[in-house]
Amino acid sequence: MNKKSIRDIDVNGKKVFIRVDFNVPMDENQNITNDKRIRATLPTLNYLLENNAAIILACHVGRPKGQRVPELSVKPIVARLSELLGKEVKYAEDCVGEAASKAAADLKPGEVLLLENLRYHNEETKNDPEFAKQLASLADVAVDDAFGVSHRAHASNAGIAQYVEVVGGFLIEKEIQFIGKALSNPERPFVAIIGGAKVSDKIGVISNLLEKADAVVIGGGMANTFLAAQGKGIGSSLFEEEKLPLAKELLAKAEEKGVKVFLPAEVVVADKFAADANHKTVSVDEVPADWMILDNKFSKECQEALENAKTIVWNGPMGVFEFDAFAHGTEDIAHAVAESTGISIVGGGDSIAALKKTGLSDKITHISTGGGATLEFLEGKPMPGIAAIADK
Ligand SMILES: Nc1ncnc2c1ncn2[C@@H]1O[C@H](COP(=O)(O)OP(=O)(O)O)[C@@H](O)[C@H]1O
Ligand SMILES: O=C(OP(=O)(O)O)[C@H](O)COP(=O)(O)O
Repeated sequence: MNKKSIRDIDVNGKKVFIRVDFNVPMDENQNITNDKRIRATLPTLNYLLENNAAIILACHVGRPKGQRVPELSVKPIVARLSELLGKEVKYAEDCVGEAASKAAADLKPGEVLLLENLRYHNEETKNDPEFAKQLASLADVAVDDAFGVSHRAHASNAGIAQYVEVVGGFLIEKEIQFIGKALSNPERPFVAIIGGAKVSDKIGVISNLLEKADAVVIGGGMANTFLAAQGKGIGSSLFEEEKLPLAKELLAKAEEKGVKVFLPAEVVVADKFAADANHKTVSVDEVPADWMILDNKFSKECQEALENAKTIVWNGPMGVFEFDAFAHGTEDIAHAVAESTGISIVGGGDSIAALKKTGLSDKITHISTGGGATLEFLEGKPMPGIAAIADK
């Protein structure tokens, strides 16, 4: 990477602001269900501690949209990070203002501080210059190690570079190197799998995937809008009506380009969104009007396409895997990906958790901390979080 990294700067005795992606999945009691995104930053954090830096960490959890939503506090992360580092992690109840500046000023070399959720302030996602300046003022240097948000132009990973030099951490460096190498000229057949719930966020990348991939598997919440575009009834399933025309366009584009699109052959429908919902498996043409699709089953042809692929990129679970009854579609796809002999990249906070549940993580070539970020990296467009890192 032709970007400056923490190896290129002197951090001894300095206060170092680090943007990390600690947006980890949590259950309803705020227990962290997968801590891979925290563990993945340990090489950077340990290096900085060994080199006598004072570490000020900033991250987001979920999308609180400027509100102090207690369920989206970083507090559970403070405790987990402290266990992982084997030392106290201090906590500031806000990421800007007096609480943050006092905690940062008091911080000594070798100490670690985690600031409260950046997205408790709308200024973060709006990339507000004044907010970015306040974050920058907490430290002497800034590090970006948040690959999972590098497709966002937010104050903490983009705007901040106007006020302090930003260098890359070891995680972002590793992600860019691996994904860049694997996906710049992917070995074929190249199959992309896209699922999950962030439909309006991620549907746009499918257009580009159709330019690059030999086949695209569409599942999870994402599939419903496509099934509706094919004129099928989807009951009360998660669905983005305003994306219907785009889904139709994408299906037409796939046909024109000769790219195979695999949509679910059968679906598991439920009478409510709950672990104990009544459920049954039906054909995609027989979804009852007031039931919702919570899991997908794909054809044998789709499984074989995955097993024969030489490159696979996967973001987004195929169903609501958090509930055991709706985890089978994700498990089946995970098995097919694990059977393939080429390169496989699986990314995204929930996708990592889903994969871990299947016990197949060690059969995947690269588990990325970024889901949407990996997909946008594949598009080849400049990414704001990476562009903000100083050139060498
Ligand atoms: N059919 C569906 N209906 C509603 N939610 C779904 C469906 N399929 C998958 N999901 C949800 O998608 C979420 C993950 O989506 P997303 O955030 O896009 O993935 P990632 O974090 O891996 O990038 C999971 O919490 C899962 O329960
Ligand atoms: O979880 C994340 O992305 P992902 O769901 O694509 O893996 C990142 O933390 C980015 O979060 P955002 O999509 O709310 O900006």
